Amino acid sequence: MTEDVLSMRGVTRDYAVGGSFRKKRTLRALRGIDLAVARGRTLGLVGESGCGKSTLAKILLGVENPSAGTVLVGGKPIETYDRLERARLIQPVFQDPYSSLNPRMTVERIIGAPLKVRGEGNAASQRARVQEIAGEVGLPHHLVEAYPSQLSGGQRQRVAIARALIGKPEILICDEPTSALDVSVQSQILNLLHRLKRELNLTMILISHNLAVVNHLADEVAVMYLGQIVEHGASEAIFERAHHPYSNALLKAVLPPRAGSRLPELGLQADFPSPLNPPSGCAFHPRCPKNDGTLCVRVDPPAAGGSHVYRCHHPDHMSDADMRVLEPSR
Ligand SMILES: Nc1ncnc2c1ncn2[C@@H]1O[C@H](COP(=O)(O)OP(=O)(O)OP(=O)(O)O)[C@@H](O)[C@H]1O
Repeated sequence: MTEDVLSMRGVTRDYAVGGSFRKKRTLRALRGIDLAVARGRTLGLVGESGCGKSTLAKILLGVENPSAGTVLVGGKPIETYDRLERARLIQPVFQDPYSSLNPRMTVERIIGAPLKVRGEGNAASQRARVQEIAGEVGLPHHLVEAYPSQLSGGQRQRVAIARALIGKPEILICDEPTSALDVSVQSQILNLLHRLKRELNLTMILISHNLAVVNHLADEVAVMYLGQIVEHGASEAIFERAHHPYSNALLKAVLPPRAGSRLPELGLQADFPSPLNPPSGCAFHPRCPKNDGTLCVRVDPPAAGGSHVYRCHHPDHMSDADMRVLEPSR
């Protein structure tokens, strides 16, 4: 049986927004997220800006707490770990290696900081471990003496990855890890993550607007829309036969070469709705080409399917066998 390193059940996150106390409104950024990631797997998390990807990452990193629901890491509720242990278990790699590294510290100090904070080993063993991990991420030896300003974007991202990995985390959260880099360097960093994931049996959450990046790295894909996971399945299943019309709109959109972290125009009928005023029924219905005007408007589709989960009353690309399973429940 595969072990779930991460499991989320009914995770909801509300923010109180607006002016004075009496005028405050609730913005539901995450709406009942159910998700499990097995050891060694990479989960790609995709969706438009504002769908809740960063909020989910912040909950895992302990920057935010869920308003409801449970998060288990290694089978234990996340809040039972103390701050240091939690930081060791779950490490981030951010989009912009220019702002995520302290410009006044050498590469050696940056990479070794997590060991120092936890008091692991002595100065000599920490230095040796820094050299070892720097080698693993492909940083030339002499660069450990350098400062971030003396490095290229790709080298800085390697430093950020080395810092994240030095404490042997259980989960690596990569938030747009290549979108701030030159196109020529992006594939080097992707290949590095691919190799590390294989060699270290890393469990990764990869947040990206770029489906080519997700396709390159992820074993499975979760598609988010307005705080909900509307489809989750193996990468092949999503890329070849996505069931949710929103996933298919994402897949059809062609990403311009220098899109950075922006998602391209999806060619849908309406704009992304406000989470302060979410649509009734299926949250995607105002933009959906399959909106039937009745069921879709009234009923939020429950999660259906087995290993390939989707929330849609009129799923795309269903095989005859899928439809036979579906019919009795309709
Ligand atoms: N601290 C906060 N207070 C109020 N609303 C917030 C807060 N943080 C996030 N939100 C809202 O929650 C929703 C989800 O935001 P989130 O940043 O998670 O989306 P995202 O998918 O990561 O977007 P992006 O790709 O642009 O980073 C948005 O509507 C956002 O405005």
